[in-house]
Amino acid sequence: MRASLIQTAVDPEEPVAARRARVAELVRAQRGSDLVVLPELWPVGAFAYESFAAEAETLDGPTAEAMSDAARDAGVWLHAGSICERDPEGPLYNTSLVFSPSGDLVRTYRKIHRFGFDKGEAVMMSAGSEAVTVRLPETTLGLATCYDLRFPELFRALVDQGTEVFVVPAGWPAKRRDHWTLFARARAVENQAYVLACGTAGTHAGVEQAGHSIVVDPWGEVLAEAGADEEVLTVELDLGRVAKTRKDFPALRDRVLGR
Ligand SMILES: O=C(O)CCC(=O)C(=O)O
Repeated sequence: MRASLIQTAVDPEEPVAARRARVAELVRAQRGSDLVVLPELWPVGAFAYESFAAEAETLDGPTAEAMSDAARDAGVWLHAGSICERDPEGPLYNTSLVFSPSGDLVRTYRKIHRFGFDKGEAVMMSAGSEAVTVRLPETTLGLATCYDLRFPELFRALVDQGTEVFVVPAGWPAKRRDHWTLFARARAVENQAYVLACGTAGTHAGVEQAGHSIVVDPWGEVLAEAGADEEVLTVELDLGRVAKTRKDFPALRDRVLGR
């Protein structure tokens, strides 16, 4: 399976509508990939708290519409990163969108662990409550978002639902880049699964982004890693490696707690 991660630059000088159109073209340019991944909250910026309410969208809003068209035009599965979703009842969620190659919105995932402690996303957005997987013809994806990386129990729950490939959009700050790389590799090793972790580039709301999107295989080897700027990472995943790693080194079988 060929996967492309689009490490999108989030520049406050670029209007959201212009970024949406630009990213849609980047998605179209990935024709030939099976799966395309975008980062967390790339339309508005993960730290642009003051814009969350104004830029919030519904699941049939402008980002969903543009990404549906782009997925269909490119003929790819598209994890379109996340948007600031306004639920019809009022609350906001940090919601990931997954489209099929025919442009249908097949799954959404509302971020469970909100970042910011007593401010920002943690107080402005509501928390999701459901661990979400997506069945593709070739494999099963498990969805997590940014700060979720610090909560291994979510990843274990996703493994129990059949995940072979974790997809993790993020807007991870540069000052904790070491944690990002460490967690991506740890979640891959402990769950014997691929990790596709796609971050943003640039600086918005005064927060420099780490970039360094990363693809890790089920043995913890880094298959590809981006730099700090906007970049597309394309990798071939040998999906048979998941079952082989789990068979050759059957640590998951020895779980005692939480089964
Ligand atoms: O956990 C971290 O260090 C970063 C998390 C984050 O930036 C987020 O979830 O938006």
